[in-house]
Amino acid sequence: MSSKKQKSIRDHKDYQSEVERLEFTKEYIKSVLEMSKGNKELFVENLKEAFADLDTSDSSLSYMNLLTNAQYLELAVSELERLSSVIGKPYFSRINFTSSGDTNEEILYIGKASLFDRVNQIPIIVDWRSPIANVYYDGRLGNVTYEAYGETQSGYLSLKRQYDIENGLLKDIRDIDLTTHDELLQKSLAGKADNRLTEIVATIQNEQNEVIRASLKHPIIVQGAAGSGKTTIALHRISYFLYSSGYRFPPEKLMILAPNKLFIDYISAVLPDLGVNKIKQTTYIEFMRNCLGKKLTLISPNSKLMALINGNEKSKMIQWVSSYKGSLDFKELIDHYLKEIEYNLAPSEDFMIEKSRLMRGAKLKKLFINEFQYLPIYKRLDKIKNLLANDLRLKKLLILSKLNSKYDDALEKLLFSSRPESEKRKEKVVNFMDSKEKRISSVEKESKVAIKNYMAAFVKKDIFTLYKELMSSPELLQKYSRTLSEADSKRISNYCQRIFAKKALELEDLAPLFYMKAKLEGIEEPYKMKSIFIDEAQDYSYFQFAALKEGFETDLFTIVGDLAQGIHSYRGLNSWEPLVKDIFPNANYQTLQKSYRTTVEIMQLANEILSIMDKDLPKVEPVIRHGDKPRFTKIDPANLEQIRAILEHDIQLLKKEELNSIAIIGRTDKECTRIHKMLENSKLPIQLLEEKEDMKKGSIVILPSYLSKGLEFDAVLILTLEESYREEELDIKLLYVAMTRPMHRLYLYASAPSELLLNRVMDHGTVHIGDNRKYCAQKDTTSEF
Ligand SMILES: Nc1ncnc2c1ncn2[C@@H]1O[C@H](COP(=O)(O)OP(=O)(O)OP(=O)(O)O)[C@@H](O)[C@H]1O
Repeated sequence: MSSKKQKSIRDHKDYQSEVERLEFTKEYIKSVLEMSKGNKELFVENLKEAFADLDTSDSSLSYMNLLTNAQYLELAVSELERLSSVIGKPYFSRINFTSSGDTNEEILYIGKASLFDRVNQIPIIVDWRSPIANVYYDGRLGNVTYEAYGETQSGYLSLKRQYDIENGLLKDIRDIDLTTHDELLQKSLAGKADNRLTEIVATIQNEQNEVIRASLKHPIIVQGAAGSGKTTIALHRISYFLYSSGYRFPPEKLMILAPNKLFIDYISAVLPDLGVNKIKQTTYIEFMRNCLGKKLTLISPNSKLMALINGNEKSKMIQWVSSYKGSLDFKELIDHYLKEIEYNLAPSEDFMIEKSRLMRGAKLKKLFINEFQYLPIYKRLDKIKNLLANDLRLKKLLILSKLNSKYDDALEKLLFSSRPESEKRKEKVVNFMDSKEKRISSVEKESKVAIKNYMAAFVKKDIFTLYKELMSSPELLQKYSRTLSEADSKRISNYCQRIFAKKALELEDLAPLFYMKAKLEGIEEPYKMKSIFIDEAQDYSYFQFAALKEGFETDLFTIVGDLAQGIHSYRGLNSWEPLVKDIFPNANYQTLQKSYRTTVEIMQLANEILSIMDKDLPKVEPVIRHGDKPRFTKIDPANLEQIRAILEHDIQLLKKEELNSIAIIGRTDKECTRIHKMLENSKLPIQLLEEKEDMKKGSIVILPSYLSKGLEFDAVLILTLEESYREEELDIKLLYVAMTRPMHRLYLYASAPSELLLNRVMDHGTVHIGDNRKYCAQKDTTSEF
């Protein structure tokens, strides 16, 4: 820190008291940590004793003792972890607040974990997720309100103060008014990307705060521009959720669905910081693979995307079928199919034992269709089976006793009505006894197999078999659909048959399979999530959302995405409206138009590229942070050596500026392989990134545009060797995604500006033309436009 700044912080009127407060807080944390360590040791000892007691006696008291000590130990450990992680920076801000009707001004320090005075319970640090902390994010100085436990509280906010604390030392104090509000944000945005997302609790903006704290009892759908903080705030919302509603269910019941493994790696570092590391983090495909419980061979969605990028007749077909399979029309078709399966499985025969009817078929049918409707269809059969078993157990005795008394009565009548010595009478009695024995034995015998025999009529077909039967048959498709023409049905079934012949499925088949599993078998408990967070939601189809909602039987979804980055929009999602209208009618819908990632200059170019597309997409507003204009350098694709020299030179300069996280983005996998080959012998630490890989620290990564989605780098170099971007929606979106990845620098390389669609925006002066003469000893390829 400069001496000028040192001086200015010491000049602050409260400097001394703030330093003392910080020292007091650190000391207090240390004493609590000491106590927790002591507690931990004590509980470990107690646990050992409780275990020993269990060996000698199995009284429930020693078992309770064991459980209690295990719980205390867990609490002590989590307290230790929580406080150890914040001791270097116990809080980041402070508010002075006077509740309405009160004269006492409260001074509240806000941090990532709460801490209370053990004696008087006065807060020493208030958690950023607590209701009162909302005032810091939401309120201007003056009269403010906040919600706590369903009630609106009001008061007067007289001070908002931010701190820079590093390694336990106070580095800066800023009192927030309208003019200084942005300083901390600017400082944090000017930082460097480290291939990892970070927490932003100190600088959450008002519009973001609204998303984080939006009602947890309702779904929320957020359309947010590139870099508007969607991923970051989705993670902060999880943290808020666990703090405010965590008692409702354990973190294992919360799930983040991320687009790929790379992305999970990218977000994973921030999760412990936010105290949410125990939640399930997975990709849609991985989740489905586990939940559907079968080894699935999937046609790679990326190879499909590649086929679409390369665009030919086949790709039109792929696009059409994918979009149909993601539609709510297709869901309706599956619903009709399931209805028929349900009706075919509904019992209609009477349940009989010997000659007695135990339950009418009509009654069983009613139970199956109406009463047990809340259960998945196959589970209803299990229920019917149990019901019949119970009924049989009770009624069997009744049948037997009825039989006994019927024969006994008849025998008695016979004995009274005829002469004892008559041969005929003797014969009749013997026949009676025989018949009685036969019928009783028949009841006994039949009751052993009656249920098995009755249930044998209901075959629970495997969902994969059912699905394949449906999709391979144009007749069935036609039968259950209201919208498909005969020709369409044929096209779909031909397409599916080709895939099934390879013993494979495609991503679009997972939603209907999951949906059918939910309706027929039910989703098993370990996979039944209670709250779901979906990032890059623009890449999901309507059917995917509907299937997830019905399968989990909850609408507690946090859905964040950006239609402008919808490179998988062929699957169906082109607007949020049907999602809100037809699938999540209770949802709150919010938009975030401000972008925090990149500079004004880079965002301006990205916006212009986006507007080439004839779509009504809102312009992104960058947070005012200036940087270099994006730079275009003309290259000669025939001269790979020269291109390598240019890239090496630029990367060295970026590194000198400590812009260390650098990506080279190519249009497709193929183009990236070419780039990698070209740079193979370079001295730079190059990594050709694959979807399942982690980014190696310090390496320059080469990755295709579609894979860069969601990620962020200090600098991005977009390079075209053999593949140019065409003026089509998919290519424009891919280019837009790539252009919105850098925080600080964007360099573009191509044989001509038109290869990167820059010819369409060149006149606007948003791109700086790089001088590449210095690299061109043999050939002059200076760019001129
Ligand atoms: N309030 C904030 N304070 C500081 N940094 C912020 C804030 N909001 C967002 N950022 C930063 O902006 C960058 C972009 O955030 P994030 O990746 O969450 O955006 P996104 O909307 O998911 O982007 P994209 O759709 O392009 O993937 C991150 O570096 C994040 O830390």
